[in-house]
Amino acid sequence: MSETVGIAVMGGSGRMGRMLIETIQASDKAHLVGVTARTGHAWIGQDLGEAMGGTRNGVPVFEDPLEVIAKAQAVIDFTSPQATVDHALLTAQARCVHVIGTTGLSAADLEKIAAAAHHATIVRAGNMSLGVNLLVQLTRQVAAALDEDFDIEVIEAHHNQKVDAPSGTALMLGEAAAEGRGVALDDVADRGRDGIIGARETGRIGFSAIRGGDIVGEHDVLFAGPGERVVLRHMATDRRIFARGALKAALWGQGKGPGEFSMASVLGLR
Ligand SMILES: NC(=O)C1=CN([C@@H]2O[C@H](COP(=O)(O)OP(=O)(O)OC[C@H]3O[C@@H](n4cnc5c(N)ncnc54)[C@H](OP(=O)(O)O)[C@@H]3O)[C@@H](O)[C@H]2O)C=CC1
Ligand SMILES: O=C(O)C1=N[C@H](C(=O)O)C[C@H](O)C1
Repeated sequence: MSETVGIAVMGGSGRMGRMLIETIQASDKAHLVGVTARTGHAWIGQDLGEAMGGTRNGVPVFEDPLEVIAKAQAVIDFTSPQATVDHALLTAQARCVHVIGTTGLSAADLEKIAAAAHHATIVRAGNMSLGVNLLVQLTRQVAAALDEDFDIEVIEAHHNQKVDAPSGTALMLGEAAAEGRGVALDDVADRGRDGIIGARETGRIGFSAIRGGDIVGEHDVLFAGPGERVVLRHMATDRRIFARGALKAALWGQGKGPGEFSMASVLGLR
């Protein structure tokens, strides 16, 4: 046990929190030092095993993130933008690895995370799966190969509890397409269409978001050209793919210096 990496999961009761707990507990390379829950949550102060309806496992549930970060070699964080920024200040103080899966981060949030990365090893990605990170590379390549005769649209679908749009993955794909085209995404993104908006402008990158049921996460990058279409697609059917990627990132980050890294680095795709 002592040779495995001690990991804290922030927001342990969430959809991803639960997946991460399961994935870490099944790993022979990591162990769980504790999880956090939001102030007032029923799990706080309980043994995690019992809180989850099973037998005692000796893993504590903390209200104060600092308490668990102080015990951890890596922190895995799929929570909310505000919580993630707060956690980044603490992981910077603790100089530990901080794996960030949270999406919906604003430009100001990203600046604060970049500042924290002067002290902590941060791995951040809007999608931690191998498949999506491969799709990002393919999107960049296809966008570079096709000219503006091909309209680029990113279409994503998620469950009805998702709070942010476009998804973090859609934005990663949009960034990759813009990079392939040699433009800045902020200059060409169309993030919502409604009403009499006129014909599509050449060179734009459009985003559409579907929300419904229990869809785990589906992403298409459509290149619609004259007489033909190319579609790059990823379909997630199990949240474990994100948890496995996050654990991989937490292990990869051990012994690395401070800095902000992507999953492409973790997966050796760059
Ligand atoms: N990068 C990737 O590969 C993936 C990213 N995501 C992203 O991860 C995030 C979480 O998704 P998901 O698990 O579905 O969402 P959930 O809402 O199910 O989980 C979020 C958890 O974080 C908790 N939380 C929020 N704020 C705090 C806080 N201040 N302190 C402690 N806990 C807190 C919530 O508690 P409470 O319920 O009490 O509010 C909840 O338990 C989203 O941004 C999502 O887009 C999701 C999947 C994959
Ligand atoms: O909220 C989710 O569920 C997911 N969020 C990430 C995103 O915003 O892209 C990744 C995945 O698609 C699931």
